[in-house]
Amino acid sequence: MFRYADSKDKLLMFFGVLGSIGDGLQYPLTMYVLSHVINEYGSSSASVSIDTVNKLLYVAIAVGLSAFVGEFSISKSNELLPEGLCWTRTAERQSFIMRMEYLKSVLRQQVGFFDTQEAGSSTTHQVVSTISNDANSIQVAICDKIPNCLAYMSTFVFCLVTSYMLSWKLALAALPLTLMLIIPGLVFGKFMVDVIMKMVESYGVAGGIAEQAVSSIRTVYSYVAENQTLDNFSRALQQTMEFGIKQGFAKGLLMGSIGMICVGWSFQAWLGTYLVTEKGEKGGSIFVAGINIITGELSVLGALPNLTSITEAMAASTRIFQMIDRTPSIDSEDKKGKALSYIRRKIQFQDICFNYPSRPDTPILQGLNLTIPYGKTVGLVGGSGSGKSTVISLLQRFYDPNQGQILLDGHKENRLQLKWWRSQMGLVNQEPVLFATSIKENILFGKEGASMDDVVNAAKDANAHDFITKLQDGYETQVGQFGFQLSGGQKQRIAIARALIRDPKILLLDEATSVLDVKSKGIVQDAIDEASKGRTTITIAHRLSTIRTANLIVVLQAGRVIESGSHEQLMQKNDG
Ligand SMILES: Nc1ncnc2c1ncn2[C@@H]1O[C@H](COP(=O)(O)OP(=O)(O)OP(=O)(O)O)[C@@H](O)[C@H]1O
Repeated sequence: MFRYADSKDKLLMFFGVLGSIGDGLQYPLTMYVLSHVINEYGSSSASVSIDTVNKLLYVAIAVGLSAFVGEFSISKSNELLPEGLCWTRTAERQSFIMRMEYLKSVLRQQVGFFDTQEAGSSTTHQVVSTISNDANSIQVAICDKIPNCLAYMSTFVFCLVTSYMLSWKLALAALPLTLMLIIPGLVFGKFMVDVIMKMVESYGVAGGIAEQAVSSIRTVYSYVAENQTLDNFSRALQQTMEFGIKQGFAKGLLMGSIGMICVGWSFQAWLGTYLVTEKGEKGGSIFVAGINIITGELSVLGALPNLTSITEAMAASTRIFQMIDRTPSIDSEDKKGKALSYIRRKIQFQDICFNYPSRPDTPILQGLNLTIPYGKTVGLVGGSGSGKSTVISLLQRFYDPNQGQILLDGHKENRLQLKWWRSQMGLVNQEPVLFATSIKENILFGKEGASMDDVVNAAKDANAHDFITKLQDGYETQVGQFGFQLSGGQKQRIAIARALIRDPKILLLDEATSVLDVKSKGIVQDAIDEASKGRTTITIAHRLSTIRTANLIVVLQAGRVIESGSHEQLMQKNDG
């Protein structure tokens, strides 16, 4: 859990630990002083002298000061560091780095990782829940639960020590009863922790269902699937309820076991009376030793809920570190590969065989051979499921082929620096996804740090500038979640502008106009034709007519090239 604690955090935690121990020490120490006060006042011999009162006063002041020192420590830079501030500060620092490292690791995973999530779980929900809930439980554990737990444990230890100092006979005799209280507490507490962990997991499934429904709310409404969604949600919650009942049962046993305190108290009262009357022990010492034994026992029980939260936080940190330590087989952060200074020759797919990691038994590409000449437009056509989009996914290195190789200017794709390679490409999908921000930010997503002039030029090249300037807020117009506030054609043109702003050497168009009406299709197609000039372009279409102007058309069937040539050549062949 403390993997990201640097030397400053270690120093903060050191002072925090001192403060927490000091916190826990206050009560037993005060009671210890009180035992002397009671002994003095209860003494039958004489009246209490002013010297005795002064002595007790000094001890009380010393206890107060030690508590102060425990809670406030002086750091190297002479700042006064209250215990709470130490823990809060280090908790913020450590959880901040953890959140950052977690998201960084999620963003560097290969696409296949997101395909192979367990059934019923949503990756989006898992990531959001880990960043908010898991990281938060770690932060709360460090800033609150660990100091509390330390303070309780310190109270427990010092209560036992002082009670032994005051009357070792009473403390020793009470030991079996103390164990009878603590052991069931720990057992039921552990059971509760396990149940809580399972509850958290099953809440995750329910959360995933809610997240998917809300993010696809239009589909839910149009299929009148509200009840179906609620049923699924309720089924997922059902399991949580069962865990809740088990948790209640464990809690009941835990609370019930606290009844042992009454037994202990009665026993101590009987034994204490005997020790005072028969063995000459002092009343104040016996009274305070008894109270400290009970307080020590209660402190262990008080520490339990904190221990539960700490265990939860440890489980959360295991989940977070599992992701952080996950090295993807296709690593976008890997800087080892080559970044070529220019691309001027062909892209080759040589004997590619591929299946998706989530479906290892279903071959998708089966010995695909394809050559894409530099600066030309190549159209991929074929029936649904023939593997056209898969070719683009492999080119972007979302996946690696199982056999064969992809070459760029003779260099193997998997030897190229991944970020450089992907930055050479601009992709426009059938249904482009825009982010819930302004049009300007969406276009800028294509090239970090580009100027407003670049944004406007890209929008002009994509035939989008005119419609954007007619909107009330122009480039600052918010597009809504996934771009819902724009029409299909408008979204598509912004997606083209986003691809063009990075001036890609390779343009990838995956049925970019297939969902548009005739008028929008014309406008978007003009933008695409203009954008394709001088670039290697791979365009996917269902029908030959859509890619009439392509220099080369390749027909795919069941993951293989079955025909290729110009539009005329293919038309002639088909006629023949
Ligand atoms: N992420 C994935 N995980 C598992 N299988 C997938 C995945 N993506 C696609 N497939 C499967 O791979 C096959 C080829 O899909 P692909 O999207 O490449 O076809 P396509 O020719 O582009 O089809 P369409 O024209 O319908 O878009 C299909 O059978 C599809 O079910």
